[in-house]
Amino acid sequence: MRVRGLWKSFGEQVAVSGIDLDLPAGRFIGLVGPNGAGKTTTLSMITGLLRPDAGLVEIAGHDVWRDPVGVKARIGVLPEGLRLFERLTGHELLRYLGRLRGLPAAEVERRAEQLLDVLDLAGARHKLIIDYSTGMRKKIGLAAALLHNPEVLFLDEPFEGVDPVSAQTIRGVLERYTGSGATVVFSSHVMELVESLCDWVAVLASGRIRAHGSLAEVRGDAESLQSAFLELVGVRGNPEGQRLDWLGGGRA
Ligand SMILES: Nc1ncnc2c1ncn2[C@@H]1O[C@H](COP(=O)(O)OP(=O)(O)OP(=O)(O)O)[C@@H](O)[C@H]1O
Repeated sequence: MRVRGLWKSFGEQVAVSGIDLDLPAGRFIGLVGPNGAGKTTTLSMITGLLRPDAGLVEIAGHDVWRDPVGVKARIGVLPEGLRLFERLTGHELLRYLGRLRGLPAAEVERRAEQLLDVLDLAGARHKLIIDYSTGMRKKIGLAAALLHNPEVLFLDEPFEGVDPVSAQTIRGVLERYTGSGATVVFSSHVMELVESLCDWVAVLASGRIRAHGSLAEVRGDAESLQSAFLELVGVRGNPEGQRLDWLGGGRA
């Protein structure tokens, strides 16, 4: 995946300011950065959900904005705050999306059953999505993103609001997927998670790439990715917290 000069402003606010990035295929890639760094904006532009002000994005040689259909056939996306069809059951959603993707009905059925099973959603397959919990919504969103067997999977904060058991399930599915040569790009601000899952990392702060490369390269001499990250984004705890001298002790 090739990104050149990617730029996005919202009025006066520059969210992403000129990102250049080459993401290697077949890797587990983490896009990390503090709140407001521009991760969601970057992923939305890369996946064809948000039009950049300037710049180029190519996935497997296809321009995301010139050939959106070609690109969307090759990628799976789990966006932040994904809106689902609330009045469909999990099973109906997968069946509907599978047919939209042009898969044969029998194949959709086979894949949907397997995905629901592996993601521990088999018991909720006939439940309306409106009644799904946060973690169940993430899992059905992941199933929907994987159904057409994409070459690259983009996940925006896939583990947010997910309990440890579901997180382990999602992790297992993703590891199996990258093990077969596919690429996962996911955003997170949980460094321990990125460190344990990813073999390639890009650090984003204030709309710019601060470091990118293999996990070992980005970590450098730091004892953990967390320390390297704090060093890179120039934050060592917020001393403003010390000003809250009224807080604590239960006094009025
Ligand atoms: N639709 C929008 N309108 C105005 N400003 C926006 C919009 N979307 C994002 N921004 C701004 O762009 C900047 C980058 O936001 P973005 O959501 O991409 O960050 P992020 O790294 O994903 O943050 P978080 O980790 O908190 O989700 C922020 O300053 C945000 O306020």
